[in-house]
Amino acid sequence: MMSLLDVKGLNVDFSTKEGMHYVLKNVDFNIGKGEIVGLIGESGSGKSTLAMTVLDINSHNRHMSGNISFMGERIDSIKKEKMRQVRGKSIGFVPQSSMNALNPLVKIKSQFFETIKAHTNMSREDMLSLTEKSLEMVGINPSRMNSCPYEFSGGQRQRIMIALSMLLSPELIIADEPTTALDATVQLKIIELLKDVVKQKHTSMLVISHDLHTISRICDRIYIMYAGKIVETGTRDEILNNPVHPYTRKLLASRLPLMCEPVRVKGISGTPPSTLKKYEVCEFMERCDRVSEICRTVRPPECTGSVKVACHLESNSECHLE
Ligand SMILES: Nc1ncnc2c1ncn2[C@@H]1O[C@H](COP(=O)(O)OP(=O)(O)OP(=O)(O)O)[C@@H](O)[C@H]1O
Ligand code: NI
Repeated sequence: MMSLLDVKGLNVDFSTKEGMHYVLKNVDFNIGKGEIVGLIGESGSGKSTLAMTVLDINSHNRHMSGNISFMGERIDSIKKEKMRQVRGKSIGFVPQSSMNALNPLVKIKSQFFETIKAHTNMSREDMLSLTEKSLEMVGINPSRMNSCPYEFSGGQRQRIMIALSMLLSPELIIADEPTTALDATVQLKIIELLKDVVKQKHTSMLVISHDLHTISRICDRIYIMYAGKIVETGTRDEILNNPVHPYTRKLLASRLPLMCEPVRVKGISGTPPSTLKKYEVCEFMERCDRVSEICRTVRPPECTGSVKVACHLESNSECHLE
């Protein structure tokens, strides 16, 4: 399958007064044409940083190395102006807490027109019909385009953001935590909607979440991130039915599927490692229930190329459960 987005050996550090934060570590990541890919990990693991580095935002104190290619072209070193064209036109972004990203006091229509004008020379009539069509696609009555965001519910605002990100038919949509802060039934509706619009428009999508159970419903492939590293990758079925990395296993066990009655859920004990420290061995070791001698001395394999699990368990088949 042709790669639409291809990230290779990406390292991202941020310099701050406290010192250097090591946030992304040798990340290899790709999205094929038409694919829906999930990026899952707990808070602070670096998911939004990966998205924002691809889009070249949040860059003021960032140091990066590695390659980022989009449609066969390097985009990690292009000019700011060209990158602005890629953003919004070729890559649609639904930022984290995006239901609050719309200006609450500006009419929906004006905000949509502004995006269209930034990238095209469309006539007023065409802008109007495109805005209508986009709102219809996400189940918002186009007659409401003269309303302001504050007149909509959180779930409706999320739908409007999705319509806005898809407005110019980008090749790729990046949706960062699109369902967080919504209640369970609305969450399901929003992710089903994302899947429908993406498939309908033959777009690819990167969907970011800390919630493996909810997001995996729509993913073709999944990357699991822990402390800035991809620790496991595979098709949805591989990850859900045959996870290998102890972190993936814990993620799967830590929450019940949405449709179940609320039951007390088991979190993953311990805290994530500090970003201020460079790790010589496995970042997950302190929280892992399957540590062996080798973990204390040898860094696990990196999830690049053909390696799908960054854990010594993978190379030592005797360790596999069952
Ligand atoms: N500009 C910056 N300067 C310093 N540190 C930063 C900067 N941007 C991000 N970080 C740090 O990078 C780490 C990863 O943050 P990021 O937002 O990517 O995590 P996340 O996985 O998206 O978490 P969440 O699920 O909470 O959104 C955090 O420790 C954060 O404080
Ligand atoms: Ni985030």
